[in-house]
Amino acid sequence: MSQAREVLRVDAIDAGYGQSQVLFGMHLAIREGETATLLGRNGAGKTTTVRAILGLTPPHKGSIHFNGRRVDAWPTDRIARLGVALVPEGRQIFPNLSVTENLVAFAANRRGAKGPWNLERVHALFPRLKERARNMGNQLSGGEQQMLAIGRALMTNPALLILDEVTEGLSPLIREEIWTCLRQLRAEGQTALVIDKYVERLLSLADHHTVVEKGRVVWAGSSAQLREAPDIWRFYVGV
Ligand SMILES: Nc1ncnc2c1ncn2[C@@H]1O[C@H](COP(=O)(O)OP(=O)(O)OP(=O)(O)O)[C@@H](O)[C@H]1O
Repeated sequence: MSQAREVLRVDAIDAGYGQSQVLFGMHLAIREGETATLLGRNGAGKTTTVRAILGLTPPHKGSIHFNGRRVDAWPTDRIARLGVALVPEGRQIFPNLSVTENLVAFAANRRGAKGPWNLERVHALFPRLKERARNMGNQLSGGEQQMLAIGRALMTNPALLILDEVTEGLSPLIREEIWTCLRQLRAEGQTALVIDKYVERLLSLADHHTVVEKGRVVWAGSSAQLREAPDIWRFYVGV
């Protein structure tokens, strides 16, 4: 894995909202095919980091490179076109489009990925979406909406898939389906950044973890290292 090229490098960024600074020298790097996590308590700055990566809250210091290109001064649409797909908190699917319409609305393969995502592959990953193909977005359960949001992001064939608290508010059973999906995506070589509070689950799902507290990295390491440092995750993640 250490030979793989770097997809994302966030280097010493400061960012915030108006006068309020949230990130202080935030940094992380993700290599191709890796699943990385951002961990930390509520308000630690995880979503702000994601917003900075996407150019929604541009950093005022530091740099962000995506596949070797410096992108931190780029507008969001240009960054997205490089292949960054976000599944945000709160799903945000189209309620008045059918499941299939939601999936095909953003289908794209700008990077010319081999074996690109299509309806068939998304249906194989989430069989429920096949059963629900003709249902409207607003007729889906919370878990199905979340699967649809992930499926829709995959249909853009992203170089980096970012999942921000996608299991929030889901039942344990549905959460398990999401973890299974993440495991499968990792096995297929999808590069991903996952933000979630179920650290114990993420230990077996992710390669690398970055723990954030008050906008700063307080710990970073592999799953094996994090497993050996339960105090870190108990303290910083509050579980
Ligand atoms: N749009 C905004 N305007 C002003 N302050 C904000 C905004 N969004 C977030 N903040 C503040 O920035 C800090 C970091 O928030 P952020 O959402 O990045 O944290 P987080 O780690 O993702 O936590 P959570 O799980 O609660 O979303 C918090 O103090 C929050 O109140």
